[in-house]
Amino acid sequence: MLPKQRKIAIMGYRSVGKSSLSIQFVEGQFVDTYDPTIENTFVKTTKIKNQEYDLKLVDTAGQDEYSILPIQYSMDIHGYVLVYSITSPKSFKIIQIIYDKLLDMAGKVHVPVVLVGNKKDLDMDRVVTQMEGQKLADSWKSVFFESSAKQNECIADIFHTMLMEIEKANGNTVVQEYNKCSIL
Ligand SMILES: Nc1nc2c(ncn2[C@@H]2O[C@H](COP(=O)(O)OP(=O)(O)OP(=O)(O)O)[C@@H](O)[C@H]2O)c(=O)[nH]1
Repeated sequence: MLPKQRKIAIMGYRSVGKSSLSIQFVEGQFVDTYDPTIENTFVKTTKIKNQEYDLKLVDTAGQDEYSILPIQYSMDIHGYVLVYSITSPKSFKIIQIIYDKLLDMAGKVHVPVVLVGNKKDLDMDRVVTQMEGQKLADSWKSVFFESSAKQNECIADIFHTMLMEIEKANGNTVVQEYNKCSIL
C-alpha cells in the first residue's frame, strides 16, 4: 500500500508547547528553552495498522485574538491540532477564537480537529480544568487530550488520533482505539 500524504497544522497561543509537541513526536526529545517559532515544518513517517503515512507537521507561529490566519492554512491542511496550556486561561480563550476563524476560513461546519491541553505535568499551576477542555471538545465533536511534551505523555496518541479523524472526515470507517490518554 502506498503511503498516504497528510499535512497537519499545530495551532494555538504563544508558548503553549506547539514546537515541543512536534519535536517530542518527531525527534523524541524535549527542549526546555523557549524559542518563538515563525513557522517550521517537520516530517515523519508513521504506520497505523499496515497503512503508512508521510506526515508533514506545520508548527505555526503562536496566534492571538488579533491574528489573521494565513489563507493557505485552509487549503492544503488535512487536520488541525489545536493546543492550549492548562496553566494559561488566555490560551484557552484564544483556542476558541482560532477554531471559529478556521471554520470561517474553511467555509465548513466541521474540520478534523484534535484539542490538546498541554503542560499537564504542571498540575500545581493548573487553571483550566479537564472538564472545561472536554466540554469544549464535545461542542466541536472532536477528541480531547491532555498531554505533557516534557514527560512525553500522550504525544503519539495525539497525532495518531488526528490521522484517524482525517480518515473519518474522508468517509473512511475507522475503529477508534481509545486509551488512557483520550478523554471522552
Ligand atoms: N513543564 C512543561 N513545559 C513545557 C511543555 N511543553 C512546552 N513547555 C515549555 O514551554 C515553553 C514554550 O514551548 P514551545 O514549544 O516553544 O511553545 P510554542 O507554542 O511553540 O511557542 P511559540 O513558538 O511562541 O508559538 C518552553 O520553555 C517549553 O520548554 C510541557 O508539556 N510541560
